Amino acid sequence: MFLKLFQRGKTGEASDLESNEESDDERQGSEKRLKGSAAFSKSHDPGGPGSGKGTQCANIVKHFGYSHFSAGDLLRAERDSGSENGTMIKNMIKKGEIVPSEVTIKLLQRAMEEDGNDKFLIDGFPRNEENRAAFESVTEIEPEFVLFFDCPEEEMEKRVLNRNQNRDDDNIETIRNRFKVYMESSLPVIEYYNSKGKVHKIDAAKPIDQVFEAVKEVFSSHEDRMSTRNCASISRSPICGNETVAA
Ligand SMILES: Nc1ncnc2c1ncn2[C@@H]1O[C@H](COP(=O)(O)OP(=O)(O)OP(=O)(O)O)[C@@H](O)[C@H]1O
Ligand SMILES: Nc1ccn([C@@H]2O[C@H](COP(=O)(O)O)[C@@H](O)[C@H]2O)c(=O)n1
Repeated sequence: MFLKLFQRGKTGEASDLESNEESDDERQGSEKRLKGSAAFSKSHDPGGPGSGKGTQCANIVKHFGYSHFSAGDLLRAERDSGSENGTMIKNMIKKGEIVPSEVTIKLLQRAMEEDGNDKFLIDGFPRNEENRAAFESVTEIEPEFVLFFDCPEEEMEKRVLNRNQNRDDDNIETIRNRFKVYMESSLPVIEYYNSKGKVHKIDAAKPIDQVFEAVKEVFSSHEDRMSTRNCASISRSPICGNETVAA
């Protein structure tokens, strides 16, 4: 089966992000190879700044009982905690640059360990190839699926500039750099997961409730697949995050 994805550019034109999507059988096989286990539930949530990732994660938490770990929120909390990395994180966020992976991964690992919930999703991670490779190597976790929030830049810019959360990076200069970093560093990670048949494109330009309808379909179909595989329990689910479960 072929999946064709589009990333809308500034003017709204679509460019190809085309790949083979694995069949269910192939996918199940690769999941089994991944951890030698029968079932996984984990999702990634990449999308451009302001595409509505955080908003939809809150809905997923309420509706599906997942825990939500936002890499950006964890970094902001670490910045404000007076830690030795605080100044570096503050400078990177202010410029819209990506914090070194070891810092972000430690924060994610700690949050995942402290959380008792077996199902979780990670928001805004991985932002680049280094994030992805380091996370997978340290945790031995790969996402079962990836939600790609597709939204034109003009719309994301408007949303961010109207967000009103007093964020250092919600200004026109930083947001333009974040778009550049996103195109250069984050899109290749989506292409990587797309080549593994893990990406679900969501039209994030629609109103919030319509976006959530599309998100719900993806999560529902994954939960159905899990239950038809007769899982005893559902594994951890970060963007990634997973522990193996008994079938
Ligand atoms: N579908 C939507 N339509 C209109 N506004 C939206 C939609 N989704 C989110 N918003 C609004 O846009 C702003 C940005 O949303 P949100 O913080 O969820 O984005 P994000 O992708 O998590 O951003 P970032 O990566 O910068 O943290 C918020 O003010 C939110 O209320
Ligand atoms: N994996 C990540 C995620 C975020 N950052 C930094 O935080 C900023 C805000 O992130 P949001 O997810 O809340 O939009 C982002 O621009 C980066 O500076 C990061 O370094 N690595």
